[in-house]
Amino acid sequence: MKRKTTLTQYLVEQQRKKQAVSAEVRLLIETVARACKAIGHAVGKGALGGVLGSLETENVQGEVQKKLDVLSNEILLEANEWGGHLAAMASEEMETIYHIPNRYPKGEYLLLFDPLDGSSNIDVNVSIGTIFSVLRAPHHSSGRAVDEQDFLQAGKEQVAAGYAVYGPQSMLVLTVGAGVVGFTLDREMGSWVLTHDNITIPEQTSEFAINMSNMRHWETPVRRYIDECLAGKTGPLGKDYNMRWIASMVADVHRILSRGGIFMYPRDARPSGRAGKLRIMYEANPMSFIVEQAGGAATDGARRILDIQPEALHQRVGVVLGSRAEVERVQRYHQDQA
Ligand SMILES: O=P(O)(O)OC[C@H]1O[C@](O)(COP(=O)(O)O)[C@@H](O)[C@@H]1O
Ligand SMILES: [Mg+2]
Ligand SMILES: [Mg+2]
Repeated sequence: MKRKTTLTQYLVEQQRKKQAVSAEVRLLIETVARACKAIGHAVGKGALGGVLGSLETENVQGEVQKKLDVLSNEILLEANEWGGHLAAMASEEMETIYHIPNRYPKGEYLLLFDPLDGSSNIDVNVSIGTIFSVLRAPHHSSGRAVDEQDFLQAGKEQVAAGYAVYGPQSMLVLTVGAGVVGFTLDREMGSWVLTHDNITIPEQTSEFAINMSNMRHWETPVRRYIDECLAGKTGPLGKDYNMRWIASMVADVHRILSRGGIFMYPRDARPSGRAGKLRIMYEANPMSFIVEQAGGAATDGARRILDIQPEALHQRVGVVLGSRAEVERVQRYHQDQA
């Protein structure tokens, strides 16, 4: 019988044989993965665990917080603060950065996360997830602690990124900059087992994902592309397209990593949509890193997402990612328009 490779074994191999991760990053990813296991466990309890429903609070972006948003955030903070690998953390659910308390040793990395992605799907038992990103903490010779500015690094500086999706199976998808791999949670053993050892996104697709209810607000290049998809075989793209929209970015991106496709949450003409909906530091950057490592592409229309210099921790951005040929087409339509 073939022996199973666990997340730990995979990371040890990346560290020892390929020098793709440092010991600190390996331990950091293992800690995040343990936290994702705990979040997945809470998700799985649903109404039985009293974790469904909303709180009275709003996060920094003015969104009503679900109980699971807050619980997941706490699980990630608690799991990672004492490990000694981090200088600080930042989360979609917290206004500013989280310094590692003085009672714990500090490390050289920054961890950023969307603790619970797909909040609108929590209470209806549809796949949701956790997204994370790892950056290096700049070294300050003065010895001063890191600040918010230190987090504002372009996505191409990421050391690792990943997501967990809590669906019919819990899966962890990871890149340390050497391709993309996927682990499935063995619920009996409690370990993440390597099940997808080289995830690649087909270059072409005939499946798109976009929230069509926003159509009247879209900019011309997006409208042109979707019109052409809808025109099908007899239209300019010469094939029939299918549409999917789960409304959990993790689940939509996971489908694209599994069988190709294009995912779009573009900026649009609404005052609230001008900068896009998704957040660059917690959603767009880690997902773009994963998608590029799997052979796909990611753009905001004008620029490669990983090249964008962020200016604020909670900055939003338009997102078009997935199968390379389709993403490049959408990018071309934006250039034609410029
Ligand atoms: O409800 P909409 O407008 O279709 O938005 C769906 C998008 O919003 C998100 O849920 C935003 O993430 P959060 O749930 O972490 O706020 C994405 O996962 C998803 O792609
Ligand atoms: Mg999210
Ligand atoms: Mg979230």
